[in-house]
Amino acid sequence: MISAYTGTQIRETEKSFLDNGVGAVLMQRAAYGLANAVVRELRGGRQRLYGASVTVLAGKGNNGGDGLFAAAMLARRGLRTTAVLTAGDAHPEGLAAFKKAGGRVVRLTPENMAEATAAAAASGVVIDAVLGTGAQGGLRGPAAELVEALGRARPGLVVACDIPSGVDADTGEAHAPVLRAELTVTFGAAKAGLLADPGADFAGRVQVVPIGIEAGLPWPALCRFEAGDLSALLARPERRAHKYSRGVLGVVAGSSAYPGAAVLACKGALAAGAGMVRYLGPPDVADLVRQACPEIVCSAGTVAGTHVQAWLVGSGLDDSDEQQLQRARDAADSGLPTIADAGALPALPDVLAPQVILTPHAGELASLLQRLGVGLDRAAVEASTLSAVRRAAGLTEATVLLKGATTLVASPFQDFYSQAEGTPWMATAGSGDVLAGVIGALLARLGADVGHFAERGIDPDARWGAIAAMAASVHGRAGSLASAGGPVTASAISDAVPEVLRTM
Ligand SMILES: NC(=O)C1=CN([C@@H]2O[C@H](COP(=O)(O)OP(=O)(O)OC[C@H]3O[C@@H](n4cnc5c(N)ncnc54)[C@H](OP(=O)(O)O)[C@@H]3O)[C@@H](O)[C@H]2O)[C@@H](O)CC1
Ligand SMILES: [K+]
Repeated sequence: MISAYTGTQIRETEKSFLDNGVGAVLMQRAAYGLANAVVRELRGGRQRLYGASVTVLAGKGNNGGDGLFAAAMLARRGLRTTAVLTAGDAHPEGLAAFKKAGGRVVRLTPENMAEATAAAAASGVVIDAVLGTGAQGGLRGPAAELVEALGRARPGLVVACDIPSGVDADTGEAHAPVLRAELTVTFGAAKAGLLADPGADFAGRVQVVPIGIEAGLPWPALCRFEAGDLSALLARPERRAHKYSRGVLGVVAGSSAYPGAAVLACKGALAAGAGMVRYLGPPDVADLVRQACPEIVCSAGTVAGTHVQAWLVGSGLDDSDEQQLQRARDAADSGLPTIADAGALPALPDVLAPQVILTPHAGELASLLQRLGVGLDRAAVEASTLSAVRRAAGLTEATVLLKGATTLVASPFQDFYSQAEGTPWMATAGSGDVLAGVIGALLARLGADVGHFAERGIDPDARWGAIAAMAASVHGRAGSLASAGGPVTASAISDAVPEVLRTM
């Protein structure tokens, strides 16, 4: 599992080391990890190290210190290094080491702005070490001007030191201008802002360099499941399993206008291993569901009269179909775990419960927050995804999964997950219905199994968020597998889910 922390958590952890006088040692480890990462990138791109050019943009704090020490190490390996000091001042020991290694120093002024920009744009690698976890807001003054111009000039490989300057380490909010990195080398542990959009957009690949503070880190602010976690959490059926023990999911989805959503949600649930799916809805949609998936038991019954372990409601619902909306409300009120998607979101009460998982995209989350009296529009949600999803979970008391390039999950108990295994090709109609189906299957199978999570180190209260994150990961992996770098349909994503589960 990748554990991510706020800048404050990291600084507090470092404090005891600084008090013990080992701050310089931590900085050397950070710089060494950064320099090595640059070397690996150059070698990976089959470039010669000797004579390759590197420009470090160095601010006046410790982030600049990391960058200068790393550049000094690179200079000693024969790279042509330039340091652009964006604040005039610089970390004294870092600057001394850099000069001693033979690096060239440019103190940024309005007069040499054009020259410094051109030099940075022409170099093979740019290290962004202007601001790190000690930043207050975004880049200002000459540093901002330089980064803006450099962004337009499309420099070579950009490597961010700890975090792209201008990205908030706690929230992932980006204060423009931010230089988009291909790689972020981050120290001690990942920062939460690197795993939430838009910060994740600017960070590129994230590499964590251990510096010796790890044992002192607190409970993470944000987690990301990796393949090994999924293998442990996605238990295979027991030898004497039967369809009821594998989880029965009730589905309230689809309408005459959007019958396909019901089919895709049901397909997603079957693909993710539901023991049985019971569909409730209009006869014309039920006919289509039966034709597409003969395994599914369809009826026009009520929620109370249907025996299931979890509910999936909302995909493709029509806001004029009062009978379906009432079923969705009954399911959310049943006390059973419920995934509520799309059409159900506006129909449910404002305050729900942790076992209800809401799955809005940014626009739907903005509408949800507006109904709850928070004046955020879609752009504001996209600019601050982690804060928005945290707020929604707090206000609704439900678990909220925000769909996007990075999927975020927040529970009302303040557990946060981030998954990003998907591909932009998955932004296609019906993809969310399949995700709802996968969540539904996992809820039906694992929702009641408190011991399963406790044995694997997950607090029982945190299991709703964990299930949503597991499903997002499976869905993202299935999409990437089916896409293989090209267009993909929602049906193909669903078809790839069993293969993903097999490899887990
Ligand atoms: N602590 C450790 O042991 C280790 C720390 N490590 C490294 O240190 C980094 C944190 O370093 P840091 O705390 O010095 O802060 P940093 O991010 O460099 O910037 C703050 C400086 O910039 C200034 N400033 C602030 N906002 C600004 C703005 N918007 N625009 C312009 N200037 C602004 C502010 O000055 P002020 O304005 O307060 O006078 C201050 O001087 C961390 O990310 C990691 O890379 C690693 O080496 C491991 C060991
Ligand atoms: K930085």
